[in-house]
Amino acid sequence: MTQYDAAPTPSSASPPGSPAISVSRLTKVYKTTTAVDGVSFAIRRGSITGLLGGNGAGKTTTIAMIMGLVQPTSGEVEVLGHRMPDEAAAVLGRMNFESPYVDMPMRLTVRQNLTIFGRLYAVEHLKERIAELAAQLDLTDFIDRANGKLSAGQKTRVALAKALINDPELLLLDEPTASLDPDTADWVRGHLERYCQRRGATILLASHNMLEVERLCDRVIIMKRGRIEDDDSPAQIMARYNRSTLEEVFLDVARGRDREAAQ
Ligand SMILES: Nc1ncnc2c1ncn2[C@@H]1O[C@H](COP(=O)(O)OP(=O)(O)OP(=O)(O)O)[C@@H](O)[C@H]1O
Repeated sequence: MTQYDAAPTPSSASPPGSPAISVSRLTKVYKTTTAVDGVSFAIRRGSITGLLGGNGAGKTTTIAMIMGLVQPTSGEVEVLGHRMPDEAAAVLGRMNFESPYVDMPMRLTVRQNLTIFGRLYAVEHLKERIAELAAQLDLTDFIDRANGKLSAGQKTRVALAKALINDPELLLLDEPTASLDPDTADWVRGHLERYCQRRGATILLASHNMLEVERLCDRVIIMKRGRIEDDDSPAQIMARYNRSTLEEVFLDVARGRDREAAQ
């Protein structure tokens, strides 16, 4: 059995039944900008949740605080039952992150990059794990090419391999299929879905792709100006707005903002 196929290991270090992520009255103020404004939610383990909102709504800042990379101005974050950032050491090895906008070292090859990240996470049988991910994510043709010489879509697949290298229980994704062609994007979504089912993993996903969110997510949190505008299943949200697609809901929320701004 491969590491990828392994059954989820019980999280003995986490209180039983604790959510994968819990944020309470989370706030981040940058000088004059309130990026996140008193946000509270809890994410059930094994679920896929979409974080939606227009540009500047506060999605990336929220994810950065959940990862312990940005210190909240106030409020609390718990990840896998541990307070962030104080107890980050207990959970960082069990989570991972992907954003196509965060580059890996350009001069190193894909294999060298994955080896470095694998070592950081103390992944066992690392060579085999990299070979396995290369086969699953179709990286073999360019695994020994420098990261800087890859296409945007190839880089995104490498970033996904990096995010899965430690077989994470919790995956935070910031627009995971940006710059992928529709066929590859669809394939990546399928891969994430299968990964979650097999691993019992939890995903929190910031996305501007409403079809992606409809397909993957059992819950959607819509942010606007740093606050939660709505939080429910895609079906319930579409019913509430009397819309048949999340795209239409998204536009309603954005236009509501325009109407308010005009008042
Ligand atoms: N380091 C920073 N310093 C100052 N302001 C910041 C910083 N990071 C984010 N902001 C501001 O905080 C607000 C929220 O930004 P954030 O990146 O969290 O939004 P987002 O929802 O991820 O947007 P997008 O969809 O455009 O990626 C924006 O007004 C942004 O300009």
